[in-house]
Parts: sequence; C-alpha cells; structure tokens
Amino acid sequence: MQKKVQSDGFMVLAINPGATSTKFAVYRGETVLLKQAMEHSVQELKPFAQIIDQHRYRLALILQALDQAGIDRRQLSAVVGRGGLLKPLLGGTYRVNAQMAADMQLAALGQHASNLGAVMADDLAAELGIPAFIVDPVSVDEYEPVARVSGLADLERVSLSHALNMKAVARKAAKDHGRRYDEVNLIAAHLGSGVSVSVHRRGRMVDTSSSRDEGAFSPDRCGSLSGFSLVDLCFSGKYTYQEMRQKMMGTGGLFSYFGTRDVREVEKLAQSGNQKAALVLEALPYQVAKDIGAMAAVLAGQVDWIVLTGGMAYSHRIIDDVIRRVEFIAPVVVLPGEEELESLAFGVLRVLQGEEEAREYL
Ligand SMILES: Nc1ncnc2c1ncn2[C@@H]1O[C@H](COP(=O)(O)OP(=O)(O)OP(=O)(O)O)[C@@H](O)[C@H]1O
Ligand SMILES: CCCC(=O)O
Repeated sequence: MQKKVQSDGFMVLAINPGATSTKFAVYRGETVLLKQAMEHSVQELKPFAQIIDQHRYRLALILQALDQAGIDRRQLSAVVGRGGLLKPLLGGTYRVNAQMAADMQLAALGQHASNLGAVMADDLAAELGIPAFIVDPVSVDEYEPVARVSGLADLERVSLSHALNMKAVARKAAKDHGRRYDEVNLIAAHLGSGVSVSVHRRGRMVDTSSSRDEGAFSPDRCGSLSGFSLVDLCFSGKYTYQEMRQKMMGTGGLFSYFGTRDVREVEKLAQSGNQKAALVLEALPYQVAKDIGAMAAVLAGQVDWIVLTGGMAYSHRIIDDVIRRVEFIAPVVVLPGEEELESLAFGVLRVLQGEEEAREYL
C-alpha cells in the first residue's frame, strides 16, 4: 500500500462513532480542515438490529459531508477510527487488519458504538487503497497482575475504559507542565455519558474503573451496585438478560432516575426545587471523588496531577464538588470535552511520519 503524502502534509480522516453521534474530522498535518458532529436520533437508528450494522449508513453520511465541504477523499493518506471492544492490548496505534475487522463484526466482547470505528475506517481505506488504523481503543489493558484479581475465582477484573481521551488528556497535562507522559503519575477521570477513572503510572494505565461495570455511576450507566441486590434483581423474573445488560449500560445512572442522559436537564430540575435531582447530582461527584481517592491509593499518594475531562467537566455543579473533595491529593487540571478526534489523527500522523511503529493486532 502506497503512502499518499500531499506537498503540505499527510491528510487523515478521523472517525469517532458514539452511541448517538458520529464525530469526524479531516486533518492535513496537524491542521484541521473540517470537523463535524452528526447526531443520530433513536428513530433513525431503529432499523439496525445490531450497532455494527450501522457502519455503511454512518460512513455514507460522512462521505456526503466531505463532498459538501469540497474535500476530495482520494487525497486522503489514511483513515483512523475509534477502537472498540477488542482483545486486551497495550496502548498505541494499531493497523486495522482482517482479524480486528472480524472481531468487531462478531462483537464477541460486547456491542459498543466504538466497534464501528475500525470497520468504517477499513471500508473506506479499502476503497481508496490506503491504510486504516485505530488508536488507544477502549480495551487498552496495561494492568499489573494485582489489578486483575476480582475477589471471586470465577471472574477477573477487565480493563475497558475511555482510554483514548484519558491518555490524550494525561499526555496534554504532562506536556503543559513541561513533562513527558512517561515520567509522571496521574489520575485521569473521563466524565461523559460513561465515567472512567484511571491511574497512569509513568506512561502506563495500570488500573481503571468504568461505569459500565464498576465505580461511579454516570448519565446512563450504573457503575458498582450492591452484589446481592443485583443478583436478586437478575433472578427476580422482572427483566430478561438483555434488559439487565441494558440497565448496566444505556438506561442506568441518571437516565434510570430522570429519563434523561443530559446533566443540564437534571440540573434544571434541581434548580427548580426537585430534591431527588439535587441528591442524585450530589451523589455523582461524590462517587467520582471516591474512585479518585481509591486510585490515589494505587499510586501510594504519589500523584502529580488529577485530570478531569469529558462533557460533564463543563458542569460547575459537578466539577467543583469533585475538586473540593480531591484537591487534598494533588493539583487538579480540568480539560472539559474531549480530544478524541485530534488524538486519533495525531496517533496516525506519528506513524505516517515514522516517529512511531504501528502495532499489529493478533
Ligand atoms: N455544558 C455542559 N454542562 C453540563 N453538562 C454537560 C455540558 N455539556 C455536556 N454535558 C453533559 O456531558 C454528558 C456527555 O458527555 P460527552 O459528550 O463527553 O459524552 P459522550 O461522548 O456522549 O459519551 P462518552 O464520553 O461516554 O463516550 C451529558 O450528560 C451532557 O449532558
Ligand atoms: C466500554 C468502556 C467505555 C465506556 O464506558 O463507554
């Protein structure tokens, strides 16, 4: 496969599929040429039985947007997608190969919108004869053996998290302080539709919690629950297996209390005097702070910075309460939103420019 390079740098399309949105951007070198987020309504995605079935539909929307913006896709040097629920792997940039595409189609480790990223990138790259990549997928696993022990011999703790954004903001926080990611100790918390809290010890993400199955709840995920109560609910006959999984990730968290995943709507409820909303909005940062405290113990208190990121980091009500509870541990850096498209594109640029080797997925 030939490397296409324009006179003014490599041109990369980055694709970040979320549960209800597809974000994408085109970069020439480090300059962004086009950045868009398309929202998908529940109605729009209803015809697709499985999340992965949406890949052609979402890709067609991106190609339409490129045409409308006058961007010739034949000029692209590479396509990169957000990496999904793959086998556990080290952080870095991976070439999409047949094994990865097949694993994403099968969704053996579960359905997740990020599974679309590799498949969409691969589809377009194959048409254009250019390489497809993913960077720091949700299954980045840099745990040490001690972090894998769950306390029940049947089960092992797994590393599934918002690795892409947390590694990106951890790198940024280190760089902004004149340090390298691999020489500092950080705790990064991604506060989005899902919450992940992670420990970064000298460039490796050695422990995480994720509201998908552990730790703080989030706008639509329930996080840790009382084990006995959960088992009772599963066997109560009230819900099917699929419904219970949906409760853990999709209709849990704030959604289960208020029927919305939007923190701003719950904030409005609280401001209008709804006491339940005020209480649940107090519990969310309380639980995030508890996770951060636990991760500080992983580092034996040797924490350079705590970094808070994700959409909820725009909420003063939430973020100020987390800061109040954890600032005794280390200085807190707030980087609201996400750096995911940029991190995807820059991860690939490092490979195209020969600064880093692409990893092979086995
Ligand atoms: N300005 C804001 N103030 C308060 N909350 C906000 C604001 N902007 C976004 N949010 C909240 O952030 C959450 C979504 O965050 P984000 O956009 O990072 O998530 P996502 O990309 O949908 O999912 P994920 O981060 O789990 O991949 C929503 O609950 C939203 O209401
Ligand atoms: C699957 C890990 C990240 C998330 O909760 O979405």
